[in-house]
Amino acid sequence: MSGPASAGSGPVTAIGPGIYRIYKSFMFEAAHQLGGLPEGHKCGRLHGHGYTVEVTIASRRLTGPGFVVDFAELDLLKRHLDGEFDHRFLNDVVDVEPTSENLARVLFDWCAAHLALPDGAFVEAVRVRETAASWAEYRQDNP
Ligand SMILES: Nc1nc2c(c(=O)[nH]1)N=C([C@H](O)[C@H](O)COP(=O)(O)OP(=O)(O)OP(=O)(O)O)CN2
Ligand SMILES: [Zn+2]
Repeated sequence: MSGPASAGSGPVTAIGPGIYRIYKSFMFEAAHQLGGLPEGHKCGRLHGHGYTVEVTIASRRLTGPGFVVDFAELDLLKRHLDGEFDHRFLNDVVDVEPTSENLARVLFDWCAAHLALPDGAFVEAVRVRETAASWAEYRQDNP
């Protein structure tokens, strides 16, 4: 199980041989500047993106009315993104180079530490999109 607290109230309403997944996406706007690139690379210049963050929560069981977890539980991530990432210079927000890959890992770890999930549910992946055509994902199998 991931997270500091369990939202595991209510009866288990389904357990199958397969796995259930839910997805929720969030958006924020931010600037960044990437180091470690060849001289003249466009991403070494200050620029911005309209980021999309997609979270995947997985579980072998459903609880309550038939939820992996209530989508509303994931709004904690929206508040975190609004408060800490939106309209910020990402180089000042994270301790790593703010590539999509690194942002996916940072946000995965945040979700695993902060989202309250029912027993058996876990953060499986976080995907960060800089554009509709380019994205990165950090994924971890059932811990
Ligand atoms: N593996 C990664 N490659 C790149 C990343 C990254 O996070 N991971 N990031 C960048 C830059 O942030 C850049 O702004 C985005 O790159 P790119 O998609 O190539 O740029 P455009 O949106 O302008 O797309 P075009 O196809 O060139 O129009 C670079 N690489
Ligand atoms: Zn960029």
